[in-house]
Amino acid sequence: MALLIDGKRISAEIKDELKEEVAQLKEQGITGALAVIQVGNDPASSVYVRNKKRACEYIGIDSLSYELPEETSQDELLALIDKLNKEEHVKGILVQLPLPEGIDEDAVIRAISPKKDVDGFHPENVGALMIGQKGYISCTPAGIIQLLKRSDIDIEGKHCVIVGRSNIVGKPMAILMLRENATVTVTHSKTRNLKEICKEADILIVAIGKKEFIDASYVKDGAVVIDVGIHRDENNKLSGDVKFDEVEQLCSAITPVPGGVGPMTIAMLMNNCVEAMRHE
Ligand SMILES: Nc1nc2c(c(=O)[nH]1)N[C@@H](CN(C=O)c1ccc(C(=O)N[C@@H](CCC(=O)O)C(=O)O)cc1)CN2
Ligand SMILES: [Mg+2]
Repeated sequence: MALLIDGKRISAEIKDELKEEVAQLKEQGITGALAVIQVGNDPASSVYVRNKKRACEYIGIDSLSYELPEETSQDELLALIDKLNKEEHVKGILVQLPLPEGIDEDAVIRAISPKKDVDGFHPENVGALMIGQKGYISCTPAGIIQLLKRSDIDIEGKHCVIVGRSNIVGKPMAILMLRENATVTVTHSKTRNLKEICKEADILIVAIGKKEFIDASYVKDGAVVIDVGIHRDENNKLSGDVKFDEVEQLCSAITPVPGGVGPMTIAMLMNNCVEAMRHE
């Protein structure tokens, strides 16, 4: 039987640790707020934003909520970010992605002060990660490292195959796995012989956004499989990029969807917020 990597439990454990840390910071007079900006009302984004605000409340940091209409212009959004960059009590700023069409995501991410970029998306933080310097690390890949470590899964020397090369998951994931001394292969939609390469993975991390794309024929016996995908069907049932029922039969450990990687994204966001509070 494969080990079910329980992201819900591990994220709860991390949030409990952070809650204690925040209480200690408060005793030293250190407080702070996370500003959460959502433009438009994409239903999935609304769920994530709500969960982020709940997590703030749970660990004891203030959250400031900015729910902007779909028609918000880029200039209006940039002006809000500029204002929040200057507010001392605001230690973290996050703009929920994706943004409506017509707003340049890169320009928005660049506008956030790197010191408040708790998502770890600003080029300065991405660059710091690349060369092993301090900075905020993108929450989903950071959460995957925690899932592996807290499940006692060794990374060093393992062949990690990443399927997907996004700026938010695939690319930072590769750097983080390198930092843990894995041997890393990054694959994508143009990769030839994808199946053969995936079959060589000791740790297979799938973030391609294609529902149940990875079936048992892509997975080596005993591999560890991390599923970053989230797909919702017409009955609101969630599934991932991996055919869970098939793959769990032959792998040694696997993350479920829901309850695997997703909750870790929010736990690591909270971790970055606490780091932001400590910086003052
Ligand atoms: N500014 C950001 N935008 C986006 C990020 C991000 O890190 N920062 N990541 C994703 C969405 N995301 C966080 O924002 C996120 C996705 C999924 C989950 C999660 O807990 N999923 C649950 C299922 C919840 C549900 O939909 O019912 C699970 O997998 O168990 C949390 C956060 C894109 N945008
Ligand atoms: Mg995040």
